Amino acid sequence: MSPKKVTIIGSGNWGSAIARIVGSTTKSFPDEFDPTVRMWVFEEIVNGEKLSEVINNRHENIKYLPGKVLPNNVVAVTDLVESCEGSNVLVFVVPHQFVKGICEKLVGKIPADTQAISLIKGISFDKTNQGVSTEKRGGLKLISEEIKEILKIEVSVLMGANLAPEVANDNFCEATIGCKRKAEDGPLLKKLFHTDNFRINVVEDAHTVELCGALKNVVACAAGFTDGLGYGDNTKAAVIRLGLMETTKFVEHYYPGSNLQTFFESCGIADLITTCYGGRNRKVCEAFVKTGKSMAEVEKELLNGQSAQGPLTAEEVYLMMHKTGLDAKFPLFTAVHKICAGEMKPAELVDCLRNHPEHM
Ligand SMILES: NC(=O)C1=CN([C@@H]2O[C@H](COP(=O)(O)OP(=O)(O)OC[C@H]3O[C@@H](n4cnc5c(N)ncnc54)[C@H](O)[C@@H]3O)[C@@H](O)[C@H]2O)C=CC1
Ligand SMILES: O=C(CO)COP(=O)(O)O
Repeated sequence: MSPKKVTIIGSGNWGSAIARIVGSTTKSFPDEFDPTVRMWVFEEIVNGEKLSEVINNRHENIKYLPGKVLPNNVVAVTDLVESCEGSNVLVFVVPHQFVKGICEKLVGKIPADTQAISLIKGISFDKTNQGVSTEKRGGLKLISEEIKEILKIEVSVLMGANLAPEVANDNFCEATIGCKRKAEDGPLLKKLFHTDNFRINVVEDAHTVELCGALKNVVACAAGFTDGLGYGDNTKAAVIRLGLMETTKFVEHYYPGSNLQTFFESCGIADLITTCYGGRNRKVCEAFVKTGKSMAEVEKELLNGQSAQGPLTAEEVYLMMHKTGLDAKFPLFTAVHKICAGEMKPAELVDCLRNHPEHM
């Protein structure tokens, strides 16, 4: 079998950090992988230069991962279709609001045997709510399902406690790959990501892995709010625990049959911890409370073009829960949306936690 060609679709903070890993593993396994990794770059001008040219000439993403060298076998390509042409493995890693538009541009261009893996933490809310599967779920669609539906290819997921700057520093961490066809797709995907400092477990319970990744961003917003209100670590621990309980209940309701063990993988409790202490969602939500500025303003001021996915995910989760009449069962998720939307004061969050069904 000829070596597989890999394309990374996305070049933000996480996309660039993962490019360091994928650039290295593809070079290490020449029998399995073509060493040239194409990375689709959403072109922009940074300090008067095209970002793609800076990446190709200086091997650094000066906007989204400054100060870190990208392997020279990672090649920035600005034409999306060209970046995927002939690729056997597609790594999706863009903020989730851009997935649909990206996939639609690729329709008819991706062979059915292409393997895809999504590193995207978010969900898709289908407002039309058509189709048996989304109707049952009040419009909920996983990002992997959205990609699969549009491109007709199998999609695995990779989620974990992986703050991109720390991964880019090569600090030790773990991640979980969720693969419905574990025996078929798992070994190659593990080879693509597993390194001494980025340890991969592959599990079959892919829906749970993906939902853990999406929902922890909502919990991180709650942690940011309590930080902004000046509460300490005990409150944050309660937020993490109640967030985990809501996550397990959410998964059980919308995707029944999950394996409890999956919540103990890196994608579960570990990602909740790291994001609630060190993530961007936590940071912008803390600033939202402390400054009284809008979420869009604090995101712009603090993240330099990066994106906090929690507020958007909270809205999508809320709309869907509301439609299926379940919002009262998920007071933390509901409160995060209402606070982000300006419908509830941040200080009221603790009342929601105090009256949580877990305490009844
Ligand atoms: N940054 C992190 O620490 C981690 C992020 N993730 C997840 O990975 C996904 C991607 O996150 P990041 O790489 O951090 O992205 P990011 O937050 O750095 O977002 C910026 C990226 O969005 C792109 N972009 C802006 N406008 C666009 C448009 N109209 N169309 C397409 N792309 C556009 C920019 O070019 C840039 O590549 C998210 O779902 C995030 O939750 C997962 C693990 C860690
Ligand atoms: O997913 C992440 C860590 O695993 C990153 O979280 P933030 O998007 O909140 O920075």
